[in-house]
Amino acid sequence: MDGSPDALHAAPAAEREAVIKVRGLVNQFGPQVVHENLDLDVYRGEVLGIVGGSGTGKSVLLRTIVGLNRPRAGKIEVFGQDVLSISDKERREVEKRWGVLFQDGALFSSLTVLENIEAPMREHLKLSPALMRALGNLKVRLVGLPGFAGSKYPSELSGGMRKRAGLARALALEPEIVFLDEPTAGLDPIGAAAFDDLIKQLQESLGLTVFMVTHDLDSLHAICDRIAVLAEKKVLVTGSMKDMLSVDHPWVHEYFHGPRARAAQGQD
Ligand SMILES: Nc1ncnc2c1ncn2[C@@H]1O[C@H](COP(=O)(O)OP(=O)(O)OP(=O)(O)O)[C@@H](O)[C@H]1O
Repeated sequence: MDGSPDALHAAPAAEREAVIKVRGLVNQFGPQVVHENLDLDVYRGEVLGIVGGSGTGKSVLLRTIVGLNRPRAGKIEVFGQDVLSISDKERREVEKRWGVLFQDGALFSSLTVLENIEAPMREHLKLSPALMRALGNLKVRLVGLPGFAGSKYPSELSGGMRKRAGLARALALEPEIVFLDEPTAGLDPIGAAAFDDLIKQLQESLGLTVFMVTHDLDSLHAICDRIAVLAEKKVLVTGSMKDMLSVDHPWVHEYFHGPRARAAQGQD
C-alpha cells in the first residue's frame, strides 16, 4: 500500500484546493508519541471523516489544527497561511473563517443559546446588539432548532438540541470550514441520522468544508466524501468508503468489514 495520504483517491489531488495542509506533524506528550510525521490534505467543499482506534490522536489532530495544542514539529497551512508561525492578528483573521463543535458542545452554561451564538460575533465583529440578535435567531433556525430554544440555557435542552446549539455557534461567523469532534456521539440513532442530514444539508447549501472526527459508521456512509484513517501514528490511508473496503491493514479491515460496518451498509 502506498503511504501517500491520497493514494486511494481517484481525482488528481492537483485539481482540488487543499484548504488545510498538514505536513510532518509530530505530537508527543512526555514519552508518548501520538503523531509521527503525519501528513493530511483537506479539500475545499468536502466532508472528511477522521477515523481510527481509540487513542490514535484524532482529537489531538483537530485540536492541533485549530491551535489548541502546539505540536513538537511539522507545518500546518490553513487557507495557504502557516498557522503555526503567523502573528496573533493574522491568526484571529484565520480563526474567523472556521468554526468548531466540540464533543460536549462546549457551550457556556451561564449564557442562553442566543448569547452563546453571539459570543463569537462579539469577539470578532463590530455589530449592534440588535443585528447580533437577528443573526443569532437566524442561526437558531438554520440548525433546525425551534425559535424558543434561543432563550434557553444549555442545561434546559436535550442532548441533540445542545449539539445543534453548538453547531449554531460554530456557524456564527459564517465559516468556510467546520471542525466537528464526534458530533453524533451520545445521540440516539434517529437523532444521529437527523444530525448527519443537517451537516450534509449545510455543507451543500453553504459550501462548507467539514472536518469530522467520528466513530459513527452510519455517518461515514451517509455524509463523508472521503475518509482518513489514523493508525500507526499517521494518516495511514485516505479514500472513499469503497476504497476502505480494499485496504489491507488489520484495524482498517476489522473496522470496515466488521458486523457494525455490515449493518451500516445495510447488509445485515
Ligand atoms: N493534553 C494532553 N496531555 C497528555 N496526553 C494527551 C493530551 N491530549 C491527548 N493526550 C493523549 O494522546 C492520545 C490521543 O488522544 P486523542 O484524544 O486524540 O485520541 P482519540 O483518537 O481522539 O481517541 P478516542 O477515539 O478514544 O476519543 C491519548 O493517549 C491521550 O491520552
